[in-house]
Amino acid sequence: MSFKTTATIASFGGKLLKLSHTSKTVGCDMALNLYLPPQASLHKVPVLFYLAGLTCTGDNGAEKGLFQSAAAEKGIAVVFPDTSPRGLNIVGEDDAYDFGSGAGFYINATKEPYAKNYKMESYITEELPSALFTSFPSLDASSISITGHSMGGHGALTLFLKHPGTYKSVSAFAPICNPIACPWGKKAFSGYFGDNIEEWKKHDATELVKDWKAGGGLDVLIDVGTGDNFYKQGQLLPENFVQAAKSVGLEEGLVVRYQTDYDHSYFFISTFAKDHVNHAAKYLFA
Ligand SMILES: N[C@@H](CCC(=O)N[C@@H](CSC=O)C(=O)NCC(=O)O)C(=O)O
Repeated sequence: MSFKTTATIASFGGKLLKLSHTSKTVGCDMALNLYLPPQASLHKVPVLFYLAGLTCTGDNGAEKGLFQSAAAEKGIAVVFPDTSPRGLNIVGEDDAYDFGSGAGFYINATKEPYAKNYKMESYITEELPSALFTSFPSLDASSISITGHSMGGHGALTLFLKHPGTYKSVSAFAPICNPIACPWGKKAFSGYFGDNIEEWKKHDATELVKDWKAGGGLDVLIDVGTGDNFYKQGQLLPENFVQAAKSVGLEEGLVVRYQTDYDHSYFFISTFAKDHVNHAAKYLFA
């Protein structure tokens, strides 16, 4: 068993496991949460990955997102990974909330000193699922969806678009939709990739959607709060994503809901968590 279980917590008839394991990809121990719904003790269950935002660990979504109720109802496991490697003693790693620790941006960095360890894209798409499917046989490796919040919404959209066929569906809460055009994204991408804007575009949902070639439409659910200060400050730019999708005729299945007064917090996420689990369920059980 490659995972250490540090806590097992009964939740909505299932179990929330607090896990840790040693990751070769990012070169450190990584903690995460795994929710196993009650159905997991009877048969294989599909899996929803929830990617959290800046400053978060795998605990935020598990403890404040309220995904477990809907996941138990539908019979879906939920994985809540960490948002970056930690404790590597890289210079500058812990200097800011929006870069380094807690801000891995779900990409593989190419610029030193981050290139060796900041490989969250490979960790999330390869090493972590592979380790989970080996250690937890009740998880159905053929049925995976992805969602996320803010930086994690950027992660969900970009990993879905970059890895066609890996995820059955995608949704996002207040995602950073166009990182190459917002302050958070510009800071992170220059630190992880350097100054080449062509490299940045490969990790930007608004750029990637223009090249979506996986066939068929694109059915994406996005929620954004109208009272979200980061939305108002231009960090999220969902309109740019919609415009890009429209430019290639992909607007039909794209649902962007502007939720009156909601902010960027887990009060917003927990209010709409059930809708995102149901969106995933439509595809996971198709
Ligand atoms: N400390 C920062 C704000 C950090 C913040 O709001 N993080 C969000 C995600 S933002 C985008 O990725 C978050 O989810 N925080 C954790 C929580 O439990 O709310 C600042 O001072 O602006």
